[in-house]
Amino acid sequence: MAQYSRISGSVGLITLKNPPVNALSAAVRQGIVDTVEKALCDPQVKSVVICGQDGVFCGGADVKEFEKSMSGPPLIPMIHSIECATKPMVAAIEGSALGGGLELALGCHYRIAHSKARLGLPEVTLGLLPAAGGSQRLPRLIGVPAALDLITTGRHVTAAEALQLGIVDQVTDHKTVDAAVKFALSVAGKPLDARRISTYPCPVVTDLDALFEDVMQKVRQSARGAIAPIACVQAVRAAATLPYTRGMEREKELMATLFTSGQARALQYNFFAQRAVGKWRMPSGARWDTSTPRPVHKVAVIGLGTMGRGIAVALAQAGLPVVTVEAQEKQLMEAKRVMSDMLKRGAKRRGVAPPLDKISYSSNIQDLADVDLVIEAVFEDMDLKKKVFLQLSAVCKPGTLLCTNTSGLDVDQLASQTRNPELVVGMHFFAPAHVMKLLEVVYGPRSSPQAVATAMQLGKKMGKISVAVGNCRGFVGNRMLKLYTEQASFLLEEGATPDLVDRAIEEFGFPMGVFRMSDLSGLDIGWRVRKEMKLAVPGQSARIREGRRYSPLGDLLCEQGRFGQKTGRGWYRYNKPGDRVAHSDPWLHHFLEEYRAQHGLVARRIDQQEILERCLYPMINEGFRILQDGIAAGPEDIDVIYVFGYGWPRHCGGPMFYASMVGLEKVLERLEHYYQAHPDVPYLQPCSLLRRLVAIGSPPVQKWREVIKNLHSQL
Ligand SMILES: CCC/C=C/C(=O)SCCNC(=O)CCNC(=O)[C@H](O)C(C)(C)COP(=O)([O-])OP(=O)([O-])OC[C@H]1O[C@@H](n2cnc3c(N)ncnc32)[C@H](O)[C@@H]1OP(=O)([O-])[O-]
Repeated sequence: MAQYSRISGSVGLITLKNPPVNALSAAVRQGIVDTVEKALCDPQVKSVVICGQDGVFCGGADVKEFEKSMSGPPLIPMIHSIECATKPMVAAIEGSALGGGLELALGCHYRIAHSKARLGLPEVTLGLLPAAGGSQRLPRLIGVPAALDLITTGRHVTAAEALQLGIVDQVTDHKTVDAAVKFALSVAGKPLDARRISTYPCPVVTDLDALFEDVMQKVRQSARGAIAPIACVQAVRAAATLPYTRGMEREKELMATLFTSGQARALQYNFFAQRAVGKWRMPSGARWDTSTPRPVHKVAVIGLGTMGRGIAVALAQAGLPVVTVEAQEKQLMEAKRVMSDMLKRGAKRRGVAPPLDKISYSSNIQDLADVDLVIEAVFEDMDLKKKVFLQLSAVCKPGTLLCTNTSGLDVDQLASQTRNPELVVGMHFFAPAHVMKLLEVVYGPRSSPQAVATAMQLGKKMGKISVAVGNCRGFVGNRMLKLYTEQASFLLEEGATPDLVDRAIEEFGFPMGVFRMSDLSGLDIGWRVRKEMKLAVPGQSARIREGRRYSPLGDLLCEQGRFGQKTGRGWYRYNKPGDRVAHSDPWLHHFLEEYRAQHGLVARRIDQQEILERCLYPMINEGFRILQDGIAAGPEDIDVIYVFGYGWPRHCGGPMFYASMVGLEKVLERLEHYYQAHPDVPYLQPCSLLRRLVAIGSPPVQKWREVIKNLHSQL
């Protein structure tokens, strides 16, 4: 809807009304068409201001409408008629002007923004392009290079940057609508020909071909198979080379391809999935909207290794006072130096003062007596963590929330060391913790809803996408990842090479293949865990352990001191320890040949399809088990974890969405096939939830929660 009124005698005020973000639904578009007509027909009105209610200009097209057949007035002619209006049209931008919202503002003759407003064309992140004239107007307004940057990345700019770029005409710290009305009064009656962006020639670029070639190359590299960024470049090229009307035709043509693509569906699903995970629920019935978080004014981080440092920096950057505790004096001093540098670098990037005074450093655990929440980030060792929790339980004031940063240890075992197990949750950060967006908040059987709500809220404050998950070995992310890495090793035994497997995975869209990633994080980490579990036994190369197939390849490399990048040797060869460029290693290929010969394995040709199916489908199958076990509340949780924590290509939605795109029947059939071929790998056996979904006709991923709920209620 849009509301019309007349203020200050001669200014027509149009207010978009569609909470929470005033998205351009059919009703809003109709409202705009009607109210613009009213304002233009009103002889008292000399100029018009368009604003949004409740401090938000407009969040763009209503993404929920994309799945339905379009009704209501289309955006392009609506914006065109605003631009053609004979009375000055002024956009009063508060909050956000994004996508179609900014395109609407670009159709206006003037734009006034509040200093806290954010503007952008984020369509590319939804698998689309700014197809309501944005790809044609923005380059004409701010030039091709700046428009390419904004349109291909979808990044939001501040009002200050928008002013600098020339997107807005004025920025105000006061009431935006008042400023816009004052402005509208000042421009009433002035000629408008020079204010219609579509009539501007596109600013000339010297060596246009070289610019576009360069941008296209960069976009192809970073897009990793995503088609929307490429279409965005093509649309801007049309703006730079064609008259406006022909450019608009090209924009429409490109949009038609994107709009119906699987990638757009995946990205839009992911947009809503990111919001769905905030509405967490626990199997007990506790939920986000019925659980009140405890206030957190002061936080502590104990253990200043790589993870602890990143967590403390992220907390300080979120404005929270942090007490850090590290028992070893030397490590404490080193951490202080490194963290100060991290804070300074981050502040420089964001153009703010470094929050150095937010962090205090101590080697005495007694200093944690008055904090509201502790994040324990000591070495990943259960006995050590238990000892720390016992101490924390004695030192901290009653009611302090105790969180463990662990990538997979049993949160409930740690809780049992404390007086108040209901105040214990896991907070699984991803390295580097001040950069990575994902946080798994792990609740044990005794964690209270309030503790979960507090950790989720803290994650949000730190700018993380937090997902609440149940307690099991590896939680969601690492539980699934284990099968992926194991299958990759099996493929090496059967004839593949690390290069071959990684190429297939990277072509699928992961930023890094499984072996390159293993070299980066260090092979010794998994080796230590396997040794603790008595799975890896030095000197042993048996391929069946604990009654199932086991690949000792990683262990054998570790026994040779090949820990990955840090030792200059791993699955690949590096020019020197610490180097990042992986080279194919003839030594490793020879080692694999010898290994196969020793075990009587005959190498066979393995194609890309098999690599993807073998690495991804077992993970997906485990995802179904996780849903069935109630460890994750819905497929969205798993998909968000994989996209934001493990580099799953966002344009493929996440593993569970991908499974629905491939077809559950096909996933089931391939798993059955691989299980038959490898009966000594029990997890290849298709999960009963997957079978159930296929049996009821493979409903879309958005319907799985219902099926899972029914399944649980039958148990
Ligand atoms: C021809 C086509 C050309 C144009 C294409 C486009 O414009 S494409 C669009 C280009 N635009 C974009 O890509 C902008 C997308 N939006 C955003 O980036 C952010 O929402 C925000 C910055 C506007 C507000 O952030 P915030 O943290 O304050 O709030 P929040 O993020 O938590 O959202 C609150 C609620 O609003 C919902 N919702 C939000 N936007 C839309 C929408 N467009 N539609 C529908 N719904 C939308 C959201 O799902 C959530 O619903 P829930 O869970 O409560 O039921």
